[in-house]
Parts: sequence; structure tokens; C-alpha cells
Amino acid sequence: MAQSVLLTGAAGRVGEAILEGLADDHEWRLLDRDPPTEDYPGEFVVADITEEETVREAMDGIDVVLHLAGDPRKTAPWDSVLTNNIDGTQTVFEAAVDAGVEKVAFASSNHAVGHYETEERTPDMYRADDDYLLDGTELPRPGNLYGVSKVAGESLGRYYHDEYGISVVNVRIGNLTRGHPPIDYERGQAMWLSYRDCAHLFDRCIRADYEYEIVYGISDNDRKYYSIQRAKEALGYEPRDNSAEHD
Ligand SMILES: NC(=O)C1=CN([C@@H]2O[C@H](COP(=O)(O)OP(=O)(O)OC[C@H]3O[C@@H](n4cnc5c(N)ncnc54)[C@H](O)[C@@H]3O)[C@@H](O)[C@H]2O)C=CC1
Ligand SMILES: O=C1O[C@H](COP(=O)(O)O)[C@@H](O)[C@H](O)[C@H]1O
Repeated sequence: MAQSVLLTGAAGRVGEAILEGLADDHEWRLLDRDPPTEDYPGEFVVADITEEETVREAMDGIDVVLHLAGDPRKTAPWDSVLTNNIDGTQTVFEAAVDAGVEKVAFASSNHAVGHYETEERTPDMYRADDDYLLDGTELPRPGNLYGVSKVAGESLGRYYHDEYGISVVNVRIGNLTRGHPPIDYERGQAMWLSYRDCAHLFDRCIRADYEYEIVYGISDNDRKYYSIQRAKEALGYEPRDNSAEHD
């Protein structure tokens, strides 16, 4: 069944992948501080996610929020992640709960666990014959301040779920690229997320029933150090791509 979905950060790359795959499948309200540069489905709200009143208005009639808006740079400075990623995410959750939204899918990141990639483990853990695997039950171990902001977003989701019952899924996205995996970059190949698997994964976030989840958002790569088992079990994720098929 089609759902009424608010997509924040709609003008970005992940938003592009989602809309390419799902434009006709749901009723869309798109939000971004940048105006659209291409055709888009539904309506488009040009706003900053830290503008509380506008975010509240954008929640009206919404079933599911896909919250992507934020500073995606792994080198992002603290003032930017504090404003855009932490304060903005709190504004989105607060407005979602008050509006009676059923589910929020939060774009978390591999960088929430970046410091598991120790000198001793790398580069072996990026290779298919290594069995090191993170499954989402491990404690966060952010690799930079951007990663800290993603852990904060996951924690905000935990609080809003436990306090108000809203369903929350945190998708620790790997490395999204169009068409083929990153070239000459073993780490990026191990955490590749194709455009069509990205759209399918967020479709499952919209449609599946869950309480509070942390899943890894990568394709079914032969080389992987993130498990996709929880995404399969909790969401019904069935990826079709594999970075090893692009060598
Ligand atoms: N692209 C990737 O491989 C990965 C992306 N992510 C996360 O996914 C989300 C989307 O990332 P991308 O699409 O790659 O980044 P992007 O930079 O292409 O898109 C982000 C969008 O959010 C908007 N935005 C940023 N701050 C905003 C604010 N305060 N108010 C309203 N809009 C705002 C920007 O205008 C931009 O259109 C981010 O939260 C990022 O951290 C996580 C892991 C990997
Ligand atoms: O969280 C993110 O991760 C991806 C992949 O990380 P990288 O260390 O391989 O660059 C990155 O491309 C994206 O911009 C970022 O938001």
C-alpha cells in the first residue's frame, strides 16, 4: 500500500537514489534547504530542518519520515554536525512524534562504527576471505565527529521510540555510488550500496513493521564486514547487487 512519506534531504544523492526507484510507489513530500534542480514527485518544501515550525507543518498527514538531511562530510566540523545532524534530527523526531507519524528511518552511517577499523584489522577486514563482521549489536565506535553525530541521531531515535513508541530504524549506510562500486577502493567496495538496493532498502523501511532497529545498508557484496542479516530479518531486505560482480 502506498504511504504518505516525508523525505528530508531530498535534493541529495541518497534522496536521488530513493526517488529514482520509488517515485511512483508512495505519496511524497520532499524537504530540503536547497530547491530541486530536476523534476520531482509530490510537493517540495524548501526549508532547513532546524526551522521548527516549518518542520512541524511538513509532518501534517505523514505516515513515514525518511530523514536524510544533514552534513554528510566525514570531515564536517563540530558546529555543522551539531546544528544540522544533531539539533536538526531532534527537531525532526519531536515534530514527528507530535504529528503522530508511525515510523522514522534515519540515515546513519558506517562512520558511526569507523574506529572498529583498527590498524591490526585493516586492510584484511575489507577482503572476502576475512570473517570479521559487525552486525549492529556492537557498541558504537565513531571514527570522526560526523560519526559522533550519527551515533547521537541513533540515540535520539532510541529515546523517542522508548518514550513515545514511534517505530525507528537506523540505516548505517555504507558507500552509495551509481552504476558501479568505487574503483580502486577496497573499503568502499566492501560497503558498496547500489542505487537500486538503496531504493529497495528504504522501501522496506517504509513498509515493514518494526520497533527499534539498527541495520547496515550495503549491497550483498562478497567482500563485506557489515552483516545484512538484520536488514533481511527485520525489514525483508533482499539486495540484488554485489560489488564483486563489477571487478
Ligand atoms: N551517500 C552515502 O554514501 C552516505 C550517506 N549517508 C547519510 O545519508 C544522508 C544523505 O547523504 P547524501 O545524499 O550522500 O548527502 P547530500 O549532501 O548529497 O544530501 C544531503 C541533503 O541534505 C540537505 N541538507 C543538509 N543540511 C540540511 C538542513 N539543515 N536542512 C535541510 N536540508 C539539509 C542538503 O541540502 C542536501 O541536499 C546524510 O545524512 C548522510 O550522512 C550516510 C552514509 C553514506
Ligand atoms: O557517511 C558517509 O559515508 C560514505 C562512505 O564513506 P567513505 O569514508 O568511504 O568516504 C561517504 O561517501 C559519504 O559521503 C558519507 O556521508
